[in-house]
Amino acid sequence: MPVNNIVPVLQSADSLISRIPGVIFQFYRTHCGRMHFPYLEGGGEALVHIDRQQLAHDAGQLIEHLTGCDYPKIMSSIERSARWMLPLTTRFRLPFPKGNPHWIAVSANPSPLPNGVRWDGIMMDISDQVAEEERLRKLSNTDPLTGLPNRRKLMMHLTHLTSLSTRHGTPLSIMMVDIDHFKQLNDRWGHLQGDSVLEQLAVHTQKLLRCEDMVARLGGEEFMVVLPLTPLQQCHKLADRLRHAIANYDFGIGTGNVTISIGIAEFRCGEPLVSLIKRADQALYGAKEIGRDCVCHLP
Ligand SMILES: Nc1nc2c(ncn2[C@@H]2O[C@H](COP(=O)(O)OP(=O)(O)OP(=O)(O)O)[C@@H](O)[C@H]2O)c(=O)[nH]1
Repeated sequence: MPVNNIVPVLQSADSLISRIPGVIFQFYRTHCGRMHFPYLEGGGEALVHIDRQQLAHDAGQLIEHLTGCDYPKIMSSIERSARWMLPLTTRFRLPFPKGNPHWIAVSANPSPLPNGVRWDGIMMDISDQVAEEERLRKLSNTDPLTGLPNRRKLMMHLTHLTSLSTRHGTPLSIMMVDIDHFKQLNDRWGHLQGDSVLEQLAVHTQKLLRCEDMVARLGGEEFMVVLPLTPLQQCHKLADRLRHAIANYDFGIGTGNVTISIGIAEFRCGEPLVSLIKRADQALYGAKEIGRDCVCHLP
């Protein structure tokens, strides 16, 4: 109903619904598992391509063809909502004829019916929001200068790996890597050249490793390398190779002007993460003490 004479107001709910950037729906699932959308109306780009007539008759096929793990995820959300009469809140990727799938958010309230459950709800295309979340997640996990994982990401990764190692008894080693006399390097060649050394060191170190290994920047001129399924002896060999490679690499200031010291440690089944890091840190301190450009581990 018009509220004033200046703003044109849509005359009916139907014309309003066709213009909203999403769909409102009723979804019905019988006790024997048949699923369909008796009502599905609205707009929005991603949902333009769905076959509404087909969904009115049978929604099972569309749900079964969802990408990756979305099918089991959405089915368990439906199951949980039906069993406990809780709101259905989930998101899934809807295949799109051109380009990447679109992310769709679903929010619906269940009502019990004699032969099944009916949900009344909305679906919205949230692809832009998901892309923004992904961008922010990357940003919060990445060191901006080198593009390497930062300390935050490293700690999450290490927590996961140490729990796997404890559970399966598999080896895991780490290297604490520190550039020698980096302050002098900055003073002599300038801060920008110092930055460039950090960037090149990141690239070079990654090239020497397997894809399941991780190099992270802890801050300043300090890095950590994480080597899953690697015992200390193998880690030592790799650390030596890395140390040699860096000492013989020309970072744009002549070879031999950048060297690194490395402290290594192997995870002891069940020990706290901090104690593993502390041992590698103490070993690095030892490497600095005995003259730098070397690899050390605690006895
Ligand atoms: N160019 C550049 N320098 C940095 C960055 N972060 C930290 N630094 C510098 O790295 C230097 C680290 O100096 P120190 O901690 O004294 O260590 P060092 O000179 O490498 O000496 P040792 O570790 O004992 O061999 C400091 O001068 C910091 O200003 C960065 O992102 N870029």
